[in-house]
Amino acid sequence: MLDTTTNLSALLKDPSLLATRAYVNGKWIDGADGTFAVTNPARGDVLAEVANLSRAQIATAIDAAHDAQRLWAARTAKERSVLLRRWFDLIMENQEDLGTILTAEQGKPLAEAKGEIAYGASFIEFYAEEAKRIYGETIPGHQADKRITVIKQPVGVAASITPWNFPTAMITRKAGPALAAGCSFLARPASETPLSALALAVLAARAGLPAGVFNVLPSGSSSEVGKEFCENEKVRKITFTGSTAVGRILLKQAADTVKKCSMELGGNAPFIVFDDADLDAAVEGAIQCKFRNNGQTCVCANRIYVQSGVYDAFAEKLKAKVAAMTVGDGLEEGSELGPLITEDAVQKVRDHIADATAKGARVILGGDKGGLPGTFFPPTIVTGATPEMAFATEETFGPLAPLFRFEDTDEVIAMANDTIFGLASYFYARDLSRVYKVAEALEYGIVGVNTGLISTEVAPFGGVKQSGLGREGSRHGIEEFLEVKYICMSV
Ligand SMILES: NC(=O)C1=CN([C@@H]2O[C@H](COP(=O)(O)OP(=O)(O)OC[C@H]3O[C@@H](n4cnc5c(N)ncnc54)[C@H](OP(=O)(O)O)[C@@H]3O)[C@@H](O)[C@H]2O)C=CC1
Ligand SMILES: O=C(O)CCCC(=O)O
Repeated sequence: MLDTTTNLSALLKDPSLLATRAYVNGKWIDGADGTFAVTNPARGDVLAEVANLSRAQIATAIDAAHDAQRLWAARTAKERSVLLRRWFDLIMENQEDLGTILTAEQGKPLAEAKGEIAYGASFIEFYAEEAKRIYGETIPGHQADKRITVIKQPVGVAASITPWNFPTAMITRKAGPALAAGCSFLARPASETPLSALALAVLAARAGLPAGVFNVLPSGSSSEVGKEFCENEKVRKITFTGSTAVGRILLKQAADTVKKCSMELGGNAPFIVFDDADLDAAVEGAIQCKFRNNGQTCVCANRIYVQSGVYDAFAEKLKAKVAAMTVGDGLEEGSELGPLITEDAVQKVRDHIADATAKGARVILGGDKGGLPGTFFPPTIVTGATPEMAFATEETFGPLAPLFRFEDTDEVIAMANDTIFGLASYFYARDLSRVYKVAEALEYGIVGVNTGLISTEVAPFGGVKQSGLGREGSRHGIEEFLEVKYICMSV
């Protein structure tokens, strides 16, 4: 770790954004299970001690959210919209401070953290607008006296569990549509990154969101919270982002109370470069896609497939650009790649490199810590990657770019689809007929064509196969928080 400590509140223009108690039913409360420490992954120092809620406190919060939901749903869409818009404005007004809090607890460089704040806020803005467009239908009756109407109503209490890699955006992407739909919302942030979530709660309170409508429940024991969310009958919706392993646990647990579930789970994104691609654009796209958040996103390229004719040129160009990237403390000017979140995350990158080199891959950049402290790890590129290597089937979730060689389209489509995952995929090509065919053949919820960045609030984000259930963002995202009711009337 770096030999520095972080006086986080001194770095903030508005230190009151640094909240450490839980936000439940409009009140800031202490945890019955004491506190847990939140650290800066770049420096290793403790940033704050945060309230550790007990399972009983989670149950009490669910009761409050249940009561608040009925009143919230009874408001007009426009009233909900106005409050969400106010929350959005406050988030953007405090972008700098929120970015600083995010970098301190998560590690990503400040510019990237501020980008996440804007991205996260965009979901609140989008769904503030969408709240007013929850339209129903009328259907021609099946008998002469029948009139059929379809209305949409909020599911009820929605509970979220979110990861540390996007501490703000993964909450707002769920809370925005939930609140717009008329659900109340319980956020259980990752134990590594609760401060960004609590800062959102400070601003939700300032925006005037009623007590119990938006709650933030930090807890050191995610499995206990998960059980309470899943087993409590008052929770009607579970929305999760994280690993496929945990998603499976939550789906099983939620089965007994038959809850509506949406799951944004692991990915294993292929990034394909065909020989007719604009190679410089492909290199740019690969860097944006692979090294965003230092490789720690579920849509980061995990396997880079390059056609034989351009393989060596692509590897050289990529190496030259990546070698120039600066690894450093996200709070320091100029850092492009921060630390990894934990020692375990570093170990996984090392394991994947060791496995690959033992099976014949060659490291052309990085490969070991090279004197970097703590959980910093240099961006690494390996050539000669093959399907037998661990990263072919498992998400590395770190700054390792393996380059696979391929000869023809059918071969690369087969390799790209040979995974249990199906979240994001990318390819670079210019031939129009190839572009259509490959986009259709990739078994993924998201396909980036000649771009390495696909995330936006206006598009439906989500995966197929074991990458998840449901979509977030766009008009589709709000449907996850709505039930359809059909009213049959005899006239
Ligand atoms: N799709 C995505 O965006 C993400 C994918 N991943 C993948 O998962 C791997 C492991 O990362 P990790 O952070 O451990 O991901 P996890 O899936 O373990 O964690 C995600 C969230 O789930 C919580 N959680 C963990 N176990 C349970 C449980 N039994 N019941 C309820 N909630 C639970 C975590 O809490 P707590 O913080 O307390 O552990 C965290 O809030 C990564 O290397 C990556 O491959 C990880 C994060 C995001
Ligand atoms: O890794 C994740 O789950 C977060 C997705 C980031 C994005 O929305 O682009």
